[in-house]
Amino acid sequence: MPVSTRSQIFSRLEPRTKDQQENSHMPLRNPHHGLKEKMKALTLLYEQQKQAIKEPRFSTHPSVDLLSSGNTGEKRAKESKPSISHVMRESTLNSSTQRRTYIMPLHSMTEDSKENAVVACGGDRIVGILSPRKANMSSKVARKLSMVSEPCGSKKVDVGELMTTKVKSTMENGRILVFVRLRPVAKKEREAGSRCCVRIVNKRDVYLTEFANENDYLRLKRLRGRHFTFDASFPDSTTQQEVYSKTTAGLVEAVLQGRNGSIFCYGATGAGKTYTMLGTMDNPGVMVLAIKDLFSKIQQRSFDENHTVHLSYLEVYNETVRDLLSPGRPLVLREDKQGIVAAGLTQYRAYSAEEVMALLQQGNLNRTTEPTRANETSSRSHAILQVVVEYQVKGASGNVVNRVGKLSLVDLAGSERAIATDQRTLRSLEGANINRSLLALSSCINALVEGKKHIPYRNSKLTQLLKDSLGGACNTVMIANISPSSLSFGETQNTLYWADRAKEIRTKACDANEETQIPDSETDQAKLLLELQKENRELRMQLARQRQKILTIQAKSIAATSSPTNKSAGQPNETHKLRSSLSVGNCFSPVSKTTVANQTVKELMKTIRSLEAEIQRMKKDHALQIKHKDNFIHDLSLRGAELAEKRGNGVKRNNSKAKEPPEGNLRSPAHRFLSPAPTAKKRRFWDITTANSPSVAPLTGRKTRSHFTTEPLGAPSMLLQPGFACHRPETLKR
Ligand SMILES: Nc1ncnc2c1ncn2[C@@H]1O[C@H](COP(=O)(O)OP(=O)(O)OP(=O)(O)O)[C@@H](O)[C@H]1O
Repeated sequence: MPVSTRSQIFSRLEPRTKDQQENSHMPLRNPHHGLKEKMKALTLLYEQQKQAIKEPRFSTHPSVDLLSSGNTGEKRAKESKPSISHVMRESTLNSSTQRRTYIMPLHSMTEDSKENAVVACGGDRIVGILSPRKANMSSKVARKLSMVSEPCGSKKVDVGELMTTKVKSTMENGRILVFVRLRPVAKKEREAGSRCCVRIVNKRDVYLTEFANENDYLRLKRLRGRHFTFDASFPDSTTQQEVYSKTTAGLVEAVLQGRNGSIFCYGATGAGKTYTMLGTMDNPGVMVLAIKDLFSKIQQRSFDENHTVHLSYLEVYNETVRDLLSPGRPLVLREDKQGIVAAGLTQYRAYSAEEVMALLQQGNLNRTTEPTRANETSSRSHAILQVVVEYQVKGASGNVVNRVGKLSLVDLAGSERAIATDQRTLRSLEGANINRSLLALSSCINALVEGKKHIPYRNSKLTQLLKDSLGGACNTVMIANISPSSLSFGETQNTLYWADRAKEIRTKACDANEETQIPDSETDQAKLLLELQKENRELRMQLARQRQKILTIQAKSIAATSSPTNKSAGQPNETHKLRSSLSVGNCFSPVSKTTVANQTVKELMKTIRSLEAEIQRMKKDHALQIKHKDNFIHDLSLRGAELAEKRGNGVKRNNSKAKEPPEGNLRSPAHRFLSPAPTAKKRRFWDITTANSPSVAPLTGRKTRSHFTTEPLGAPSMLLQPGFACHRPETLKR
């Protein structure tokens, strides 16, 4: 018995319509006919849904387009602005050739499943998430920027124009401006079969796609997306001039207004940092363009053409600072009132942009670059070019204003994995140091974002040098360089993560003359109030510390002035005066008090020394005089004895008359004492022997020849004269 199908049964049971009766001659309907209709209806529904997807609220993740369509993807993505509240789905039936992508609302999934779950739905799977948590964490400003982007279908806004106003306002807010630059795919990467994993939309949004690892069978078809928003993002076709005018031109303007500006490139090795900063001869980079712009503007604005431009160029290599313009010994970093400075760094005065170019070229020749596996001309050091500008302008009221501004341009070494460069070589040591300093940089960024009190700038030389740029009074711009290659996905993700985080750093970029602006919103006002209170507290503490120091100095000076040494100086009145004036504390300022005390002490010491010297001199003089007198007495007694002897022998007197000494010789001791008037011969002898005379030597040179001649009692004793002993009578010799 033939088994009737359901449709046959259906046709038998249901009453036929007129049409059906007319067509009753037709054979029975295909048993699959109903299914086909249903399929048709479903296709229709699907088409409708497809139409709905084309509307702006529902769009595809631009990164998915990358898989199949290289350059056309951006255009398509431009047309369709992705909504962050939807999750993509993609047909993976034959992913290599055929792909359908559509969106399902995000709220239908749990938070975990958004990132991890692979939801089977017919033949389709969820392959990517349009709004990763990171995107939600982006700063308020970033969100504001996203909100101002033109709604689809509305009048197109010029991004450049929008940027200029945004950049200006952001700089005024003191937030770090963060830009992203994508470099073209390198030949090597193409040959290695890498795919493009970055898509830039609206010159601001960056979409990053993670491709599954070919060997990871569990997640073979799985893709993940990341979305970031920056102040501007530059696709690979962007020119150097475009990058300069959107990132650095504003900074140069700020420097000419008398502020400090800083720009640094951050990214993985080979991502295009040096290309952006230095560029090539045909395509000069930001450094070169900024210098040219600076010189041309300064010449236009300078009041008296008496402007100065000073330049320094240094590198941080393996945690040592080196001067690139005059290489030599490593430099030491010191902190002074101007901030962190490299002691002994050459400051060149440049007169033209061409001169700066030449200096830059010379400096770059001295910079440490080595070929690595990732980059043939890899910079192994962080390079910092600093330009200090000083010029005068005429103010609105006709008065001349002096303006000083500093521009720092930093080309960082690339963050890298050891395997990406070389292992077990000097390169790995360099890499470790580069990574360490970049890690220190990320710690500082984290601390600044979290508003911590202590920012660990001292962890590396790089962060010490960037202290001003990150947390000081400075307008700062960061360019994150990324590679489009899927082989560098990890590095690119890392770079974008830190760039996203850096957006939240606020610097204290303001003029010294600028007054605190009162914000409009109550929350900001409350914040400002708290900040000011905190600052006030810190200032009070500083004041208390200073007072304490002054008191200590006062105590020390009092102790010094009342020491026994000073008392012996014999100036009690002055000491007393000083002490009383110090204790009163009204007469002098703290500084003058200590100065006066120190001066008095010094003077007293000086007096003591001179008095002591005088005493010594007098002692010696005394000793000499006593010696002379002794000699004279001795001589006198000898002569007395001689005379007595002569008187005793009266007969002999006349006979011995012929033996008396001749006229002019020492006739009597009294005569010699009162009138030493030595003979010319004698004078000549003393003249000659002054320097070597045994009687002069013990006087330690203090007595000169003139001293002897003018001193009446200082006449040389006859006992000291040579040959005197010969005249001594025999009786005395005994
Ligand atoms: N926007 C770009 N357009 C054309 N070529 C680029 C661009 N960016 C980078 N390149 C090229 O990519 C290569 C690597 O770039 P670069 O040396 O600037 O990388 P890097 O980030 O400075 O690397 P490292 O940190 O190792 O020094 C260079 O050959 C450079 O010419």
